[in-house]
Amino acid sequence: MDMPMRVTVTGAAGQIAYCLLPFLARGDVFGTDQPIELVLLDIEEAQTSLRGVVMELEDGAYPLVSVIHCTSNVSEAFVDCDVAVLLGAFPRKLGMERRDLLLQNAAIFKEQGEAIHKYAKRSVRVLVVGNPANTNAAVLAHFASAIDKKQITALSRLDQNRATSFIANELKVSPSVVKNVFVWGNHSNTQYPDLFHAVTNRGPLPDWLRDENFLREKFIPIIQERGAAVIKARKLSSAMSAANAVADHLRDWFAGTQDVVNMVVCSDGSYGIRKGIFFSFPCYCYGNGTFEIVPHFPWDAFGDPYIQRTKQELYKEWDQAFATLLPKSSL
Ligand SMILES: NC(=O)c1ccc[n+]([C@@H]2O[C@H](COP(=O)([O-])OP(=O)(O)OC[C@H]3O[C@@H](n4cnc5c(N)ncnc54)[C@H](O)[C@@H]3O)[C@@H](O)[C@H]2O)c1
Repeated sequence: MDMPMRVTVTGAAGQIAYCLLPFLARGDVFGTDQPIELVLLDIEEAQTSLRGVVMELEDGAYPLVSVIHCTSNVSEAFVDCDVAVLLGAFPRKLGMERRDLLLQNAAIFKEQGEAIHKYAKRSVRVLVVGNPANTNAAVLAHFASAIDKKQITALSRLDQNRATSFIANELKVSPSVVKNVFVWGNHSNTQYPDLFHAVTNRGPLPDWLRDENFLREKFIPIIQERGAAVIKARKLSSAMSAANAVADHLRDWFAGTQDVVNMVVCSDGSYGIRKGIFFSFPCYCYGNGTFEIVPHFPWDAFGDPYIQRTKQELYKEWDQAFATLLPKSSL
């Protein structure tokens, strides 16, 4: 058995955590030889509910879980942290503007970034899930300046899984044979699901799946609005599929994968995206929490307006978030 890995999960009393914790505890993410110490952070008002989650984890009698620690203290949560899975975020309330949501969450991710900077291991790997995930990750990366930005990612795998599964259903094949379906940009309804490089084990996609009307009228809006469709049907947001995507993201990032996967990562200028912006790119994962943006999947002319739109939305979010967080002189 390896040394225990200290995994901090925030928003641990929430619905994604409830679906995710069994994946972590069973070894489905970090491997069945990897013991873990779970540190569960949630706000003070959620501590009673969190205690119930801990009881259920205990009742699971998971051999790999060596310690479970609950807290509402942000500094305590990140002490010696190896992996941080940041699900906790301020929820969007009825009538709330996206900008207000952005600013509420920017303050949360600033505080968590500072705590990670001070208390986590320098080798920590961070996955941001709480929305608006891309900009929360950018804020966190700024305030966790001791941590290499390549160690901080956000989740777009749910969008990639949705798009891949949609195509597999259309073709009546297993999602495992559909490759190179990408979702670019922001985890919002401006994201650009892109089939230009998609293939199956039988070769390129048939023409009817590449037809511009089909893409414009059906495929793209269905994927962009999938989260809202789940909320409409379930009266709750995606949790099972989100937890599954978090597990996929972490497992691939740590174990490596042959496939190209979507991750929201800090732009190094690739594809003309401004440096520092957290953008969903196609990535190769090499294992042990390393990845590289794959440079050779340019979008076509059809995709360009979609990319411009999602890119501009992220630039605006960045400006709004940092205008309130940073002194004017440093902007
Ligand atoms: N990136 C993605 O693909 C994706 C997909 C689905 C959901 N999400 C987002 O993930 C987040 C979690 O979703 P959920 O369904 O579990 O929500 P939820 O409301 O069920 O749980 C959120 C939890 O976070 C806690 N929380 C709030 N503020 C906190 C803080 N400052 N510190 C620690 N914990 C805090 C809440 O008390 C709650 O227990 C939401 O922001 C949601 O929009 C992202």
